Amino acid sequence: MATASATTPTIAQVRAYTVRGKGADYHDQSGYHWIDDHIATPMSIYPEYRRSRQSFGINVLGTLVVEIEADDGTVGFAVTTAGEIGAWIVEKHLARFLEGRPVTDLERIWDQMYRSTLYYGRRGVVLNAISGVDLALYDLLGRLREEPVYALLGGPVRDELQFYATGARPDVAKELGFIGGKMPLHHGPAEGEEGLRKNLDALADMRSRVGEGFWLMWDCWMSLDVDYATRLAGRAAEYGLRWIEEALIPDDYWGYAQLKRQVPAGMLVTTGEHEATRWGFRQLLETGIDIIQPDVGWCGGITELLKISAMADAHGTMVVPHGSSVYSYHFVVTRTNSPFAEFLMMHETAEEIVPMFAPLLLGEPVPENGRLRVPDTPGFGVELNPEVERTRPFTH
Ligand SMILES: C[C@H](O)[C@H](O)CC(=O)C(=O)O
Ligand SMILES: [Mg+2]
Repeated sequence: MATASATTPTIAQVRAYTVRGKGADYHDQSGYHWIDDHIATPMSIYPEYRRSRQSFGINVLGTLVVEIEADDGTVGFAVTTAGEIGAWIVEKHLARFLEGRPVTDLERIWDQMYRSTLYYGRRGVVLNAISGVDLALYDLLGRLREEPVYALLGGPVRDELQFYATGARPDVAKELGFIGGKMPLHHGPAEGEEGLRKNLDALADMRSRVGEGFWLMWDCWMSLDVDYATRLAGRAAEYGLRWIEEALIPDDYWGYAQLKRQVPAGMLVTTGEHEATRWGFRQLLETGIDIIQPDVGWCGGITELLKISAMADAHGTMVVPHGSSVYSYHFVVTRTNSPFAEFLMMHETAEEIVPMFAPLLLGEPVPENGRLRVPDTPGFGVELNPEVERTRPFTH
């Protein structure tokens, strides 16, 4: 039974597509790319998987595109990382909770998607799929109301966003106007003292290029243990490391609490891109870390991120979402505890600015001089590029 007024459009159909290469699966790059150049990971304990993350399958999922069509023909869409498995979940399981419902039923739809998948979901690809549906629903609602998503979230608290850049070249990021540069860590504990020295040498070299004051951070992509992370952070303080990100595997909440106690004063401990839902982030917030970094395309979408963010605010913790382009920007601009945003440099050598999800979206905005005024185009303000081939592997 519908809960909204008779004039509220209802959802006519939910469709899920997949796309291969680049797009929302930004690790799915071909040829040389800094993002696949000997980056430390949980798999680095196995020498044969050290050189390339694609070698262990970081790009197996691919992009999921969720389209939601209202009964007046308006279509909203969103993209995330989930590929065919996500498309199956959307078509065969989640669509039933949307079709026939008012487009305004965001909370009920989210709750039903989450509760109905608990027996095989809770995190990971199921939450990616739920996020994709939630974001597509926000896009649809914005298009129907002819408002940008940030207006649906209560409106902006600042005129423009400020960005730090993630990539191999913080020195170039500085020239491009970013407030900081986050570099991948290349060597994990299995590469011993020599690897530790190489990590520190890379940081020292980058500090000498960018000078004092410019933020430098390390993205450790779940590759370390508490002992190594503590030693690395202790020695990195000399080079002014601003934060150490995702040092440990996401399930090691106790390790994060210990690391937070052990890093040098003033160095921030951050993580959260592979965490999901208010319950996951509640555990993370209790560790006392400084910044949580949910990915809105993976943590449960905007509906869940609003809850996570309110909880973080009450803990005095900043929320600086992981990547996710427009899906993050419309959120960050509305929150006082999200003071800046991440821009992932998807250019192969991180020397030029290209849209994060290129070539999948048309109208995807990018920072200029490290700043961006979020466009006021309805929904998330982007369109699917018709030249990118997509497939609908399942129907319902
Ligand atoms: C660079 C990191 O290893 C990863 O590819 C992206 C990431 O974790 C981040 O942007 O944060
Ligand atoms: Mg990261």
